[in-house]
Amino acid sequence: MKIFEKIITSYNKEMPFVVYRKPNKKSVSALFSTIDSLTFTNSFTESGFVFAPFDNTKKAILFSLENSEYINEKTSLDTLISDDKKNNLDEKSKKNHIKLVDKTIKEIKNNDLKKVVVSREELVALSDFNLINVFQKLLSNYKNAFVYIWFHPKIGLWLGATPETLLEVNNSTFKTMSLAGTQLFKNVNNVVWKNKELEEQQLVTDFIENQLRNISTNLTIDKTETVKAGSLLHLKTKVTGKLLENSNLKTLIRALHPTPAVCGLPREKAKKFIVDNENYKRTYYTGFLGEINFNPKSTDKNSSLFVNLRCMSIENKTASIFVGGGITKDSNSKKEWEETVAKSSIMKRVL
Ligand SMILES: C=C(O[C@H]1C=CC=C(C(=O)O)[C@@H]1O)C(=O)O
Repeated sequence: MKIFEKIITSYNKEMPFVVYRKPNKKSVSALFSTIDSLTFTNSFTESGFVFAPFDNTKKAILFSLENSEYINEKTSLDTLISDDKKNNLDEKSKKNHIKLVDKTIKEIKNNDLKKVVVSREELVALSDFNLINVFQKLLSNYKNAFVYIWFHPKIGLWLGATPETLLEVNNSTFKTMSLAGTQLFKNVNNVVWKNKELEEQQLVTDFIENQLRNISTNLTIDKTETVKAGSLLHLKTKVTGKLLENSNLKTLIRALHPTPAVCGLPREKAKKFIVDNENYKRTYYTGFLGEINFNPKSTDKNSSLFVNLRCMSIENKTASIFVGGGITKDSNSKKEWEETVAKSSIMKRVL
């Protein structure tokens, strides 16, 4: 494929690029930047691809369509991966994460916090890393995810396969989702969910509804369903609506990001707790990424943004995998640790 050759050339030349496949789509798209400076957007009015951090006070990086070569190609590959999960049981990480979750539960019980998503970074040493091979494995094994490689020489190399849509905007209509609650997939889709997970996900749905009420009309909340994401199952509720005339993409992004699926409730308090207590800096994990204001086939201004989950950054032959989970008063710290182990295996399997 031409795209794969161009990825290697751009990466070797240290030129920025992004290559991605939308959920359940057969074609791969890419933007190869013709400039190597860092450019940002705060207005979300340009056309291009954004890569935004968790911290919603910081600007999003923009690869503008104007300064990029856009390519779209059909894929036909099936690179299946073996199921031997190389789980290096790291006792120190386990102790630290359990301690963090216990502290979070205590804080929720003693203060007015309802939910906080806490996370950790897992380092994996890479002996023979092949970017294209890893990307092909992500593409063929996570077909209903948004799969990507994003690179900028001044920021680094990121890869992921996220199950969570932040926003799909088609002119003035939009779609979003409330995604939370996790259990292992054991060959059954029709599973029973415990109250803890149902509540944890309902908090996200209620937040989304509240945030969108004043900036949209025709707000519709679908029935909650169980969805599969790799070896995991989540609870998902689709939300659709129409933007009011004085609202735009930026209004929508500001209203939603970060949702309680990756931050917590109340939002500002949860964010402060995360920044003060997690043992590393999230940077782009739980941020968002995707196309803004373009449609290669028409003059429509479409945007599709995804939450940066099930992702990793690669630097100096080490992968940093980022994983977290929603904590409420009913959480159990050992189970939360196990949930992060299951989530990190989604990236480990392709390395
Ligand atoms: C924060 C993550 O997942 C979120 C999305 C789905 C389910 C989640 C959960 O069950 O806690 C999280 O809210 C992650 O994968 O790192």
